[in-house]
Amino acid sequence: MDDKYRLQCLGCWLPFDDHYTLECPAQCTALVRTYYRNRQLDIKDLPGMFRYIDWLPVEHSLPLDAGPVSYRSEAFARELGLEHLIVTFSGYWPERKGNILTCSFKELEAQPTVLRLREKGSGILQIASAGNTGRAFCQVSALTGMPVVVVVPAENADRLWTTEEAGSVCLITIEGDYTDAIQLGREIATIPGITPEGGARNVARRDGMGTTMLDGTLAAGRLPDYYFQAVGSGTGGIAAWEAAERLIGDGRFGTHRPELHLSQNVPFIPMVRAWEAGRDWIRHEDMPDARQAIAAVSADVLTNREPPYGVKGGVYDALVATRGRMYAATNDEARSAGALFTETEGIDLDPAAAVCVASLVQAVERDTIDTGRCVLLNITGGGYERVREDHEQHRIEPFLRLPAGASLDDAVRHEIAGWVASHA
Ligand SMILES: Cc1ncc(COP(=O)(O)O)c(C=O)c1O
Repeated sequence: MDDKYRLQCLGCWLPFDDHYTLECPAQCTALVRTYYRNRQLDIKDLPGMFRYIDWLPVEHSLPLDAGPVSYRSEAFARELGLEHLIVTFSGYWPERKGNILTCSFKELEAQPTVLRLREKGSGILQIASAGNTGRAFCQVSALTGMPVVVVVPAENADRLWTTEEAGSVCLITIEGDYTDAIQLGREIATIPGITPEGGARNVARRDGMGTTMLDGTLAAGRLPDYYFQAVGSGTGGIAAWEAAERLIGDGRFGTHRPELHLSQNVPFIPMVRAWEAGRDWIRHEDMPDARQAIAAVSADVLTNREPPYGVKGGVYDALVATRGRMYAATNDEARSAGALFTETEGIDLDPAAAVCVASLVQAVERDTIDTGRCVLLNITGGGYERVREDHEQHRIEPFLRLPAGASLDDAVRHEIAGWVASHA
């Protein structure tokens, strides 16, 4: 392999070059994975997440000092009786050098995705989001000038802010939930000049999120035995599995695959139900009264109705390969576990991260893990209160507000196409 990396389909194993390719050229439905020439990870003297550029599908870095930070927990670990707990934190926490100003690990997806498109693709990126992903892409747009089209549920529009003025964001809101935003986003991506970001099919997104596993492993000095994360699409879980495979291939961090312990927020728990039933597909019955269930959770970023669960190389395969587990945490459990974390460690959490902490509490209470072994707790978001003290927040105003069930009529298409033309 002469290039830094190649892509390979996990269904038919066809290898191919990257042209911001999201799907197997042979039309397989399986996920495509990155295979890097450097099998040993060489940490580079670059800011933020780009210290892991060896295993990111980009040639260049961005001058942004925003990446995951990891440390060995003492106070919270003591509360739970855990001997070796590594916290990997993606958010704002200056005392621990956490400098992701949009406060979630979604910025780890956004940075390499924007770069990968610039290097290997063309067009203007389109992203659908429940809020956190959109905010992360708006921030990277504000810092790089790369234009983005972001679709979010109308009631989450206030989550779209940046710490620098963003002049190149086309924000579209729709009355509905996250999956409605994803569906509208798919239609918008058919407008010429717009490139879909790709979700779990985007290797930059997965390898970017995988830096949490790299960072946590380096802090532990070895691959952890257990990896805990809250999931909506599960892309971060897939990414953690893939990063662990690379670390095993590296040869310096052990040969044991960390078990994936993934969590969702009751009552919206489709992947928990499918997994517990031993199925590699999600049925309609796994998400009864989906809209009410989604409205009832405290962590609505975990409410994807179409996660890449059964696809080859997806969440189900990741759970099987790692002998993983799924957990369901109620709002109350998340609130009290999150409060305990904040009290002992000293930082506020995203509600999704609180769900993850609750799953770790459950694991200890139910003896599903050995408390003497090494746990990586992926705190995927936090520091919202801290960042407000230190940084200005600029709200993004919607370019278009669409009603429930809206699809793209000619007038709306025309307006978006006009925006694209003026920002291409
Ligand atoms: C803070 C936070 N944690 C976890 C997740 C779940 O990530 P995924 O949808 O990739 O599973 C999200 C999704 O937006 C998030 O914002």
